[in-house]
Amino acid sequence: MVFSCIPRIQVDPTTHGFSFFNFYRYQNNAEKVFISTREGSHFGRVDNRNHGDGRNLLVNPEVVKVVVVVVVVVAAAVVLLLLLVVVVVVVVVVVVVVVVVVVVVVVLVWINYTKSFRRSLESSRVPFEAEAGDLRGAGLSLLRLQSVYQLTASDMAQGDYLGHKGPALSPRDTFEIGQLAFTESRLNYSLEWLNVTLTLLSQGTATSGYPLTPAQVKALMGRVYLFAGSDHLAQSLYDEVKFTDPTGGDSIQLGKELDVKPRALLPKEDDNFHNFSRLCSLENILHVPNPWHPSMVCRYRETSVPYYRFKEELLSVQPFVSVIYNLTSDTETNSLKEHVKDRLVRAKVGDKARTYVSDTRTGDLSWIWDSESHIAANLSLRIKHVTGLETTQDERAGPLSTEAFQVVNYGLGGHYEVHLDPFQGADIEPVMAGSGNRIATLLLYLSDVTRGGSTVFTKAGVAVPPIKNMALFWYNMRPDQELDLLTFHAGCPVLIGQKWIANKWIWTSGNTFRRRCGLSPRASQLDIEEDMRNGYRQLSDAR
Ligand SMILES: O=C(O)CCC(=O)C(=O)O
Ligand SMILES: [Fe+2]
Repeated sequence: MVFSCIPRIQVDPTTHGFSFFNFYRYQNNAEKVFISTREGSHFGRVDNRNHGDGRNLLVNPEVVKVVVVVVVVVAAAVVLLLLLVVVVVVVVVVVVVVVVVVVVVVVLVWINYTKSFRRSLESSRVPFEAEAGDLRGAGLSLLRLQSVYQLTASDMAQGDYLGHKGPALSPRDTFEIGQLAFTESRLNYSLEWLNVTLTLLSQGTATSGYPLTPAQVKALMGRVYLFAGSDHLAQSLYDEVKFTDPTGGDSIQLGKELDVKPRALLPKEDDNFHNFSRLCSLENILHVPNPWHPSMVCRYRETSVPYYRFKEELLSVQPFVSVIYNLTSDTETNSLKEHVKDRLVRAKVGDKARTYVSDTRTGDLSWIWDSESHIAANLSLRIKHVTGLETTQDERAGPLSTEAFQVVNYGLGGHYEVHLDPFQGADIEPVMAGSGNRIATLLLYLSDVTRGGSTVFTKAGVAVPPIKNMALFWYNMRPDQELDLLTFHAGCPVLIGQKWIANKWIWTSGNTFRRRCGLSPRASQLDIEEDMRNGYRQLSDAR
């Protein structure tokens, strides 16, 4: 029997059984490893004869191979399993992230959609100058539109505004407008609206849950006739309603007033209003004859920057009023509107001591200082170049030369009654203290207006329908620095659409030497410009 060397592994008696780990442990520990072989023996068989010092195992290499293979397979399976787990975890994480991202995107898109939907609703709705519930304001707007643009109550009730479609009115609406016109002493309008109400009732038009009878309408008509001095008409209406509805509506009041005979009310409108209404109804810019410089009606307005010039159209010489085309771009005007759209507040009138909401000015406004918008700052600079007037707003450099841009939005019926821009008395705001007064106005149109909304100069006879990006420029002070009373102007009510403007008021401060006073006390702005040109010529001739 020949023994050849085959590995024999002594297994530690304390170890129970054979394991892959023991195998390697003992192989690496020289003292504890027997190397022996047995001819003919099969690898892996236990040699019982060598059990003297413990349980010696004869390890068959095949077994080792199998064990190694098994171990490798198991290890590989474990690794694969781990990999699988990792892959599953990664997939789950990716799916969760994708789902979250999709949900967030959907939510953001939805929020944006609802916001832009709301915005588009807001821009498409025809906003009354009055807030919801302020029926008086809405009614006054309609009466203003009716009188300025000579509309009939019956057309308006059908929603017909000079051919443009508006909302149709119910008998309740027309009755309330009739009532309002009565309280505003607009007796003719009141009768017109009450007659329309009777017609609508006779046609069976719904009163939208508001019980309104012809007798109630007639009782109010009786009162209107009485105040208009038509006692006999008032009496005959009373005779009619005291049988049909003796206690309804204004019946009792009419009965009392017929006994007292109140003094007739005088119509409210004056000549000034007719001029205003006529100018507001003009569709085109009214050119005022310019006897001094006919060739200068249309000219290029040179700026203080060479080759930088704008098309200017002169509308009046005394007072000096002109329009400058394309002073701004759509991007700039849209940005000004966007800047203020969430902070507009109802415009007020008044003085330093008290400002209040008034029917003389109906619109929403906000201010933009140059420091808060580079577009505003650029525009101020452009206005300086174009007008030749200082427009700085640096408080450290002394009193300000301009106010912030005053951005105004007018809705349906929104208007500004006839007024002058400069402050009178001691009304000047502290922020402009020491700046003098508003010597010039540059009014920038930030939108077109479908119908109405012109700026009119009632004394100068100038009407300017809004054109987006056009600027209207005028001097409020004569060259001798006196307030120019020919600059009385107004914003006509908006009939269809919306109107956006930005006012830029230029003050005396910084402009004392920029706005020259001319050679004669009554010099016009054009005279001054000519004097300056001649002066420069003489100066350059002399050189
Ligand atoms: O809206 C207009 O056209 C005129 C506005 C105006 O005169 C003003 O805001 O002072
Ligand atoms: Fe004004």
